[in-house]
Amino acid sequence: MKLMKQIFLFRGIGIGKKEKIGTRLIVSFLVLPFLLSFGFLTYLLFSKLMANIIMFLILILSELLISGIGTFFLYRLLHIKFWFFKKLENRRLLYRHLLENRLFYTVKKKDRNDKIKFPKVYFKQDKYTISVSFQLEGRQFQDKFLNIGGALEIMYSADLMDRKTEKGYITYVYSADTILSRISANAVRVGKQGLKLMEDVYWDYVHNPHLLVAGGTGGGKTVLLRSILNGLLRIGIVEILDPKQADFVSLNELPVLKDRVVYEVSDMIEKVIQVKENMEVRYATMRQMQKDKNQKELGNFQEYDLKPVFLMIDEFPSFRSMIAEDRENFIQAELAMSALKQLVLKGRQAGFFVITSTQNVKSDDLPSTLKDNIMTRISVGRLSQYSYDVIFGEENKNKEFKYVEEVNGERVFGRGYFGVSGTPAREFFSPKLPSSNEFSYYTEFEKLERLELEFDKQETIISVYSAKALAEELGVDYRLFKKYKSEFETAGQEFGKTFGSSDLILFETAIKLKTSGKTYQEAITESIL
Ligand SMILES: Nc1ncnc2c1ncn2[C@@H]1O[C@H](COP(=O)(O)OP(=O)(O)OP(=O)(O)O)[C@@H](O)[C@H]1O
Repeated sequence: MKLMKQIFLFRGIGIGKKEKIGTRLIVSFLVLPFLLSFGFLTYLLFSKLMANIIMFLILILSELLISGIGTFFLYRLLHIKFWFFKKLENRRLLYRHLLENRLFYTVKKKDRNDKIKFPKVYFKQDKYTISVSFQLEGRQFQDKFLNIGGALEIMYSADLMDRKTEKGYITYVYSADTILSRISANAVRVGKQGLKLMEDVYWDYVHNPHLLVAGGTGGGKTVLLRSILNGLLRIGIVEILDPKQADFVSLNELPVLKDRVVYEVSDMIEKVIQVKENMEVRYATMRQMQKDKNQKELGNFQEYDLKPVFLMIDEFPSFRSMIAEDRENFIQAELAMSALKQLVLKGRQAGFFVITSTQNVKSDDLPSTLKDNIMTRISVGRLSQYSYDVIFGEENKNKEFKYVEEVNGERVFGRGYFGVSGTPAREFFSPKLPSSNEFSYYTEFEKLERLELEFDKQETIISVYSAKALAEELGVDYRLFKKYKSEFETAGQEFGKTFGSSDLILFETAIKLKTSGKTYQEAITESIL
């Protein structure tokens, strides 16, 4: 089957001279009814008109003018309203681009005019995307085709979502009419592919863990975070830090979030540390389950039917500066920042995820551990170029991020970009908030059942190890333990002053892999949770 797919890979329909013929045919069809009816009218009035030549000329000119305007109107209408015509128009634009940029071969003909031959360029358009594939295979236009993505992005006023090179072709994928795949804030749910945010956009938190939401003032960040809550509260436990005491405090009244929204410095610090400790207990529980099930490798939280836990921090820079300024809690604040980093580094397998939001990003707003390990990023509203650079990274450095206020003549809110680290960012529309008499987050959340962790923190003893105790537990020499630790640190891991179950599992897996014949580096990379 796979082989058949490779053999009959459908890249789209080739671009060629037929595009020009297609446009001519459409125009001819549209103009024909005008010409026929006016021709008939002129025929009926012919004898009278011959008596007044001026009237005759005025009539002919008016008929031509009306035919021209009418055809133009119908042509535009068809292209705006009907997908088939939109597709034809997009094909024609591509054909014109190739022609005007001389991206074709000239075939010399004896005694006749030279002929034009187009390179292999395929076009495919479906509901939300346009894909254009160009043949490379070392041919004349290879270098040009490798860099044509930006020009097409402008030509189609669409967003480049993906750029794939495979089997001698480069394919650019653009989002088209992205707004059509917008969903309602009331339809945000978690399914197999993750948290659905648009018809074809999911936050797949298991594979692309942690989420950063950035939005300029009034850009729609709060609405988006609340829509995200609407999906996540149904399947997991959400803890919220609202340092500005702005948009989430009122939700603390609801059963589903009772005592789960905090804003005082000491409470926020305590909450982060508590969530990290819960992650440690979860790892210890999972390790036990693994043993009970006689499994060779530790699975992820879903395999043990455990619920995901989300720590949402609204306005991360405010949280960070508030805890840093609080002299009384200095040590605890350090512990909280370290706990947060541990959550981001090790939370995925245990089902612990961090969601942070920020306005425009300034140079030292996000510690690099967070920046590098938060895999999914979303922007809404207007952001500075610097913010786009930080949020969407190297991969998108040549992308033109636009601020769009209106789509199809209507004011839009919550428009921005969605990206997974290391891939091109794509246009995004935050789930649309229905009118206030149809929907309110508060009433929606009021109906939700409160979900709990699988253990009661009061009764669970968490294991805390010193470095020496951990080495002993692992059954390795202390010096060897330090060697592993430094290898982990080189790979970007961070450790607190003491170690927990997550660290125990991390080292245990690495040691097992190393003993099975892998190199240190392989063992370390494969064991990172
Ligand atoms: N997805 C959306 N659908 C419909 N309207 C929206 C959407 N997002 C934002 N809006 C509109 O924009 C307004 C501002 O949005 P929101 O409060 O989320 O902005 P914000 O980025 O959180 O602003 P601030 O940072 O100033 O709090 C909302 O009150 C709403 O009217």
